[in-house]
Amino acid sequence: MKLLLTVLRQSHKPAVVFSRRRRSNSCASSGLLSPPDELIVGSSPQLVETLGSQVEVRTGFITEEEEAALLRELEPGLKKKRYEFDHWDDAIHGYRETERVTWGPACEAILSRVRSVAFPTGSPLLGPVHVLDLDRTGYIKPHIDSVKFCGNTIAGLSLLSDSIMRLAREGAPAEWLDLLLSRRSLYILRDQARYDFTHEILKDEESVFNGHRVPRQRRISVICRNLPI
Ligand SMILES: O=C(O)CCC(=O)C(=O)O
Ligand SMILES: [Fe+2]
Ligand SMILES: [Mn+2]
Repeated sequence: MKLLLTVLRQSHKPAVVFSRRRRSNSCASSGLLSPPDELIVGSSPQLVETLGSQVEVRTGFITEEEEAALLRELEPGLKKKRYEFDHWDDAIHGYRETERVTWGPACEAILSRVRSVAFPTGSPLLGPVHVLDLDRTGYIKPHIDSVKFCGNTIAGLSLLSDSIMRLAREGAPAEWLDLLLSRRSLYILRDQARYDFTHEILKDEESVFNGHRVPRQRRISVICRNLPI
């Protein structure tokens, strides 16, 4: 399982030091974007506009009770594992992870809601749901999920913490988008946003969204993917 999860990611070294990036011309004024403007900012209004249709952030997608139900089901298994910090070449630092195929009824209902909003009906899905537990000091480096194992859509629930997901165009990281992933939100990356842009989860020290500090706590993500066609 570990091996499979490792090949799901193709790690890329960050091409720039993000804190040195100019971040002044952020935010789009268009009311046509699918995510509310304040959840997504980018290096240019054009990029926010063009990529906006392929990136969704739905705040409050699950309730506190649903978050608690997911945690009750996931915590016992996660607690048996140790966070991994020491592999310098991993895409993820300070994490433990698992996969789950069968869920109790409450969680299954949540996941079927995720699937129904994220994937077209009939799209073949990756059976196991991926669960990633990031320590408070953990973070995910820029990478693109394996095109061999995953299809055009990635949908993830964020539990326990707010965080910032940064997308950067592969080979041209001056073109970037930041997504504010609030606790209990759902994000969806599709098509270009999934294939042509790296994604990452910022570490606590760098977790600033549009000038606002977003403290990073321990964060668990529950990620559904479809299969390549
Ligand atoms: O934690 C997340 O929401 C994203 C995880 C991720 O990028 C991955 O496992 O490939
Ligand atoms: Fe990923
Ligand atoms: Mn490793």
